[in-house]
Amino acid sequence: MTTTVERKATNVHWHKGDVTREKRAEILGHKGVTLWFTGLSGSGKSTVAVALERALTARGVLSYRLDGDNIRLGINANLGFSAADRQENIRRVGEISRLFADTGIVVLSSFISPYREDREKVRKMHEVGGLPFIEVFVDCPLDEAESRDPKGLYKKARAGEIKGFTGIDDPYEVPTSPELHLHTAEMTLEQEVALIFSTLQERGIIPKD
Ligand SMILES: Nc1ncnc2c1ncn2[C@@H]1O[C@H](COP(=O)(O)OS(=O)(=O)O)[C@@H](OP(=O)(O)O)[C@H]1O
Ligand SMILES: Nc1ncnc2c1ncn2[C@@H]1O[C@H](COP(=O)(O)OP(=O)(O)O)[C@@H](O)[C@H]1O
Repeated sequence: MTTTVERKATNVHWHKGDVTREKRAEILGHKGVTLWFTGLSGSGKSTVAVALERALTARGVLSYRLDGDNIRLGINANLGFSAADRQENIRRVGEISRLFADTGIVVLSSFISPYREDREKVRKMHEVGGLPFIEVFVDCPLDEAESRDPKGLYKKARAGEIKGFTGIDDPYEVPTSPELHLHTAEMTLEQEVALIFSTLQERGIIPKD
């Protein structure tokens, strides 16, 4: 098992068990995967993940949401929004996603994850472990996200009350080849959920109806 940071601990060795990923998938009736929702604040990452979680649950598929705000209230409470802290945030949640996906869960990870390199590292850590990883670009023009402003954060950023806000005075690097591209200013939530659902079915991750 590999990691994406230099490991400080020495004399540690991977301990292999004898229950396989395939056996866990057999118990659940579907495979594990990480769906990685990336996009600006207000683009719709959480809204899509919540609706998808509801649809998956209704069909008996075990899913779990990891959401930027929630994770930052707990395990990543010691991280802020500097480039280094965002990088560590994504590294940790990438590792958590990978572990959950390995259990067989459909993981719905919603993080701005503004840096391409950090997202690519998360993709890599899944790929080396033989786990499916689906990057979902939740794409919404900045002016539309700003007009939605569900938490009033753009208003605060424009007023200078929040410094280093993504899209205002902090970067967002758009994905170059995401598996899925949702244009949330043009698509309905139902269309977005249906597209992701059918992708999971076509890839053999969850059963067809
Ligand atoms: N400076 C700054 N920039 C961007 N976002 C900010 C900032 N300060 C607070 N928030 C709130 O934190 C949420 C983003 O957390 P993430 O963990 O997804 O960010 S990151 O991936 O590490 O960039 C983000 O949630 P979403 O709006 O759901 O994206 C905001 O609610
Ligand atoms: N097609 C759509 N898909 C997702 N969200 C949409 C869509 N159209 C409008 N919205 C609205 O945009 C806002 C997105 O907010 P949120 O999901 O919190 O974004 P994020 O998690 O990316 O910060 C919500 O108020 C949601 O109702």
